[in-house]
Amino acid sequence: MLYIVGYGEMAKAILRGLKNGKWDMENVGVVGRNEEKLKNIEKEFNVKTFLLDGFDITDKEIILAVKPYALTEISMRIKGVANTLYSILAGKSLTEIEKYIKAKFYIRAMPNIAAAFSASTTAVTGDVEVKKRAEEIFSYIGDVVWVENDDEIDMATAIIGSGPAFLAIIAEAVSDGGVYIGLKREIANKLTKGLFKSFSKIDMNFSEIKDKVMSPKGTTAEGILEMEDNKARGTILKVIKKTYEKSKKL
Ligand SMILES: NC(=O)C1=CN([C@@H]2O[C@H](COP(=O)(O)OP(=O)(O)OC[C@H]3O[C@@H](n4cnc5c(N)ncnc54)[C@H](O)[C@@H]3O)[C@@H](O)[C@H]2O)C=CC1
Ligand SMILES: O=C(O)[C@@H]1CCC=N1
Repeated sequence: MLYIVGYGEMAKAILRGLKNGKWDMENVGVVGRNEEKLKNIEKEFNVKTFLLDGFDITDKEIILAVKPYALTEISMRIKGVANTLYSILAGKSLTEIEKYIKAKFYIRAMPNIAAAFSASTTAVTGDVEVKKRAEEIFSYIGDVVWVENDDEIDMATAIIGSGPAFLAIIAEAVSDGGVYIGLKREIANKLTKGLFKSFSKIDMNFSEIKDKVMSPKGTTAEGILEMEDNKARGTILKVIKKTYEKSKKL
């Protein structure tokens, strides 16, 4: 059995990913505070559910998917020593997690919301004894990248965890731009979605892509001048820096 503590956005995205990947959902348990919410999860995903109060984690594999600030409360409501604790909490280091929840092995992972479509890229670190098992579990929700340490998970959070929200804002702005110059919204949205799909398939370095698209005296060069004039590159760089710094304050 694999247990997930929490039934929020990320927990549900992981459940969807596991289901897509044909994980045996009867061997998944969801643990939470609210009986009604647990009943809904049970119906939606065909999993077993358990109330958090007094839940015994002994020898179990647990994915912790609650709010980072809930760590203290969780530690007071559960009992026992888990086999492996997989934490997806932003900003909570392995050392900190170890203080609150007892387990033989610890893994810290940073997936993203694309887990729901088995398309997350998940950064993972922790005890090498369970590296293979961690890679196996998180491969159900997409690709897995093993990183060196906790700090790299915080850095990955800025790109992988939060990244979909940043790209959503950029995508929305691109589509708005299309509407501004005269496209129907439906077409602008379709083209923008298509752009992201096309981009994900181009197997080249980022600078190579830019060089191949930017023709002398062309349309792209005009757009790039506007981006550079408005410090788009520096702004995005600072977005990543600020997001990383915030994870250190959670
Ligand atoms: N939303 C995202 O895209 C990503 C989120 N994460 C991490 O996943 C975790 C969950 O985030 P979301 O699903 O977005 O949040 P959410 O707000 O959708 O869900 C939070 C869950 O935590 C539970 N919870 C909150 N306080 C609690 C407490 N005191 N005791 C017990 N349970 C409590 C809630 O009942 C809920 O099930 C966070 O630690 C976040 O940093 C990581 C990667 C991506
Ligand atoms: O915004 C947050 O704090 C979480 C962590 C990464 C994505 N969502």
